[in-house]
Amino acid sequence: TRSTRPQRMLKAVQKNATKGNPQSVISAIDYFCKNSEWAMNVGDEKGSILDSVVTEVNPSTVLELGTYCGYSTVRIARLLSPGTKLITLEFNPAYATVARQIIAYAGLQDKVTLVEGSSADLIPQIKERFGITTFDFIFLDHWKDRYLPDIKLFEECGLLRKGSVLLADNVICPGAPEYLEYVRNSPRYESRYYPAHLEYTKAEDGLEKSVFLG
Ligand SMILES: CCCNc1ncnc2c1ncn2[C@@H]1O[C@H](/C=C/CNC(=O)c2cc(-c3ccc(F)cc3)cc(O)c2O)[C@H](C)[C@H]1O
Ligand SMILES: [Mg+2]
Repeated sequence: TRSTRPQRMLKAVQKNATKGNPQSVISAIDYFCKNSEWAMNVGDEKGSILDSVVTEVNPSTVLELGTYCGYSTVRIARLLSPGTKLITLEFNPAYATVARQIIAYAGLQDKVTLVEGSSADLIPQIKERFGITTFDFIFLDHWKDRYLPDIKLFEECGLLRKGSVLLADNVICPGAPEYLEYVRNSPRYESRYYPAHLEYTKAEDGLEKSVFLG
C-alpha cells in the first residue's frame, strides 16, 4: 500500500541527514517540506523562536503535547543540558513510530521519553509515572481545541510553578482563540505574542508564550 507522508519524511531524513547530527535532521525535514510535501512541523522560522525560548528558559523539566513526526522534539532536545530529558505525548501510534525513528536518527533517544496516549489521560499520571513535580517548559502543538482544556488540567494537577513557561504553536493559523483569550485575560499568566508565519508559507501565524505567575 502507498506510504504515508510521515513515512516519506522519515525516508528523506535517512537519505539526506547525517546520523547523530540533529541539525542535519532538522534541515532535511525543512528541505522535504519546502521542496516535496508540506507538513505541519513548527518549521524553521517559528522553530528559531522556539529555540530562543528554550535556550532562555534552560529547562530541567520539559513536556511537549503532540509529537507528530518529532521535528520540534528534536529541536528542543538538542538544546537541553546534559542529563535533562523531555517527555513528549503522541496518541497516534503510526506517528509515534515515525517520530521514534527520527528522534533516534538524530541521536537524541536518550534525551526523549515519547509516551503513546492522550494528554487527557496522561497529564494526570505524569507526577507518579515520571516523578515530576512541576514543568519548567511546556510546548503545545497538538489539536488546537485541546490547548485550553489541557492548560486547565496542568493547573488542576499542580504541574505548574511560579515561572513555568508555556509556548503554544498556531495561535493564529489554524488558531486557538479560546486558549488565547484565557491566557491573555487570566491574572495568573503573563502572555506575549511572537509574530511569524505558518511553516513553509507566507500566511500569518505565531507563537504565544505564557508565564504562569503562581
Ligand atoms: C483529544 C486528544 C488531545 N490530546 C492529544 N494527546 C496526544 N497527542 C495528540 C493529542 N491531540 C493530538 N495529538 C497528536 O498531535 C498531533 C496533532 C497536531 C495538530 N496540529 C495541527 O492541526 C496543525 C495544523 C496546521 C495547519 C495550518 C494550516 C493549514 F491549512 C492546515 C494545517 C499547522 C500546524 O502547525 C499544526 O500544528 C498529531 C497529529 C496528533 O496525533
Ligand atoms: Mg503546529
